[in-house]
Amino acid sequence: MHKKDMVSYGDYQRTAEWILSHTKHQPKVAIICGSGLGLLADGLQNPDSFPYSDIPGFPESTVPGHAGRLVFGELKGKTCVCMQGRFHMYEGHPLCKVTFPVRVFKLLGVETLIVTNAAGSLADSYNTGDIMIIRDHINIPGFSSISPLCGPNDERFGPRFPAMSSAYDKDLYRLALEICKSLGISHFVREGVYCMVGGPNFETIAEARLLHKLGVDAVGMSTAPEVLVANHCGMRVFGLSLITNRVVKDYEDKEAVNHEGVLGVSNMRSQTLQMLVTELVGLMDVNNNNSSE
Ligand SMILES: O=P(O)(O)O[C@H]1O[C@H](CO)[C@@H](O)[C@H]1O
Ligand SMILES: Nc1nc2[nH]cnc2c(=O)[nH]1
Repeated sequence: MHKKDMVSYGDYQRTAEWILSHTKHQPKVAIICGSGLGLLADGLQNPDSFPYSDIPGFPESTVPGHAGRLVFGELKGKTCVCMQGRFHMYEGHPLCKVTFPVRVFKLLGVETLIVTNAAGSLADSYNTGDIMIIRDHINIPGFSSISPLCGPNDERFGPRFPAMSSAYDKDLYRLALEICKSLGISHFVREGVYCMVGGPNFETIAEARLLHKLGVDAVGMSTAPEVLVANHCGMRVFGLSLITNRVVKDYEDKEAVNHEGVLGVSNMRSQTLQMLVTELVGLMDVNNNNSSE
């Protein structure tokens, strides 16, 4: 690992201190908006908003559909911070930069991370527009030590060898399923396994078939690094994938995915996701115990 690709504890602290000196909000919950899902931040009350370019240490967001703003505010009376736009490996960011905000959030006092993403479906039963609650993930870059946890370990954040068998919090998972029932949206809500690939290209047919055989339900180019870092520093995590397209698995199939189509489906469903996330934040216990206050 190159030195320029490393971030020190002091770097996280400097950014956290800058934020604390610019907003009165002290968030307990952080929400990362996937492609085209920035609307999730629009429901925040009494918002304070900062372009990433104004925040010391923050990378730039370069992907259409990722506005590049950090928004603080309240959802159902709970103080949240929302990333309107995330960072991806394929933009050229080292993973310590991709996940930089998560450790900054930890220093701000955040205990719960909600990750959302746009993803293509491998599962035959899924439809475009479905919402998948993430039960677990497969981190393909991690198989070859491309992980934000590689390099010297900082024990102030977490252990050298963190367990990942409960990467997604079961209480929040169950609570979300109940909320989906009460919102009447269960007929397009799935539960499944997300797989991160590096991107930026979408899958070849052979890759799609491989992922399908591996038991992957949805594939995307994000999320796993943020979830690893959040778990490492003791946050609980809840994740949602919006199924924006079907991954083509057949050589005869002429359909081809593109980012504009992904953003179109995200926009179509973002209000429903906003409702679900708002209810979840409203009903969750922000003190990191069980799911009701
Ligand atoms: O994972 P998010 O950021 O939601 O975006 C997904 O959509 C983009 C491709 O259209 C990729 O960035 C992929 O990861
Ligand atoms: N890798 C990958 N990422 C996506 N993001 C949204 N859809 C897709 C997809 O089909 N494949």
